[in-house]
Amino acid sequence: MSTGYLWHEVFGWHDTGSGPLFPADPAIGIAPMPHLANSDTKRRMHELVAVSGLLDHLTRIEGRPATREELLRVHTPEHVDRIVAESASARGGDAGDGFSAFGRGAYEVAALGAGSAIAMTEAVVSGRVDDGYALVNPAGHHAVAGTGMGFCIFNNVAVAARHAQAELGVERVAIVDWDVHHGNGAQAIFAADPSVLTLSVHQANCFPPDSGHLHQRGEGAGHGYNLNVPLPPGCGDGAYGYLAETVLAPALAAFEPDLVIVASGFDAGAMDPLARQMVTSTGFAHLVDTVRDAAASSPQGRLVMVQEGGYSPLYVPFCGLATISALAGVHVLDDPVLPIVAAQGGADLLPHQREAVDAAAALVADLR
Ligand SMILES: O=C(CCC1CCCC1)NO
Ligand SMILES: [Zn+2]
Repeated sequence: MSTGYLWHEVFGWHDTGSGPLFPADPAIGIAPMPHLANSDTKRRMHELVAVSGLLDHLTRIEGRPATREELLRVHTPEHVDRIVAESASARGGDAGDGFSAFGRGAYEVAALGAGSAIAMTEAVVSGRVDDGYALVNPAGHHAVAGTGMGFCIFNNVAVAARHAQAELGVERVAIVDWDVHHGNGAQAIFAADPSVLTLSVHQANCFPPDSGHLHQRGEGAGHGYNLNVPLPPGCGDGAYGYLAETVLAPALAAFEPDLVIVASGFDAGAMDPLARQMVTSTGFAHLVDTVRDAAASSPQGRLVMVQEGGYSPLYVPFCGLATISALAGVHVLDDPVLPIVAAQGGADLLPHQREAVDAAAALVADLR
């Protein structure tokens, strides 16, 4: 078993500015503070992968910038051109929603993120490694064809999926998004396409607003190939373990993908400031075990994981370490925060959480 790993130092340099979340404003009592989505958290995750020794068990995969043509398989020329132009200015710009500031040079960083998702996908599909984790920045899962949003500039996972289909002989791709915010980007990009299953597990109505509903099933030929699992706040390892067993595993078994790409966010974590779930490092590792087993049971199943959100500088590194350890089948370090977050409760599956998961599980039967 060999697990690929991709990180580039420039991902730790992505400038999210002070951003509107939450800019200093003495008049309302906000003192200057780093942006909640600053790049340090992902750099800390990489450093823990290195310092813990896990890196010695992984196969390092080189990233590369996505070409314009590769980006245009998913995004409009207008979007790409706007990012290029704003990224070239000293002031930087915004991904598209006025909420996702970036500094000069962000185009190069974001193109490297999308190209790195491609590079990891190529390494897995070619058999150079059995599976792999691309720790990229910025995230991508909110970006749609014509704009970025929610701190996302290009949809890294969608660009990799389209590349796999166009260049690597992959036909059926499953995108499993367990970032705590709805994977609206893949849902929109692949809405009418039955060759790509898009499955998002997220806190209901967290972000984007009014997005990720159970009834959003895909359009036309793609109907039935989008599956949303909106969850109430307060879900922990019990709820996520239940949905892994009753939604993720059967949906992947029914779809039989040639490639599974996980949009891997850690903001469902128990210490994340941008949502209200309580997943621990153990819970994330269980999700990995589920999708890895599901991918292995598909005839050509392969598994690629691409970083999305996650904002706790303390806990994201340990959730990330547990995730990559589960992928590689190598344990190097216990999570020292686990006793604290586990003691705070939230692990048990509660009736209202079971109901929310069962509502989504009922829709798996339509998959074929
Ligand atoms: O982690 C994210 C970004 C969510 C934030 C974007 C604006 C407020 C919440 N998306 O997956
Ligand atoms: Zn998120």
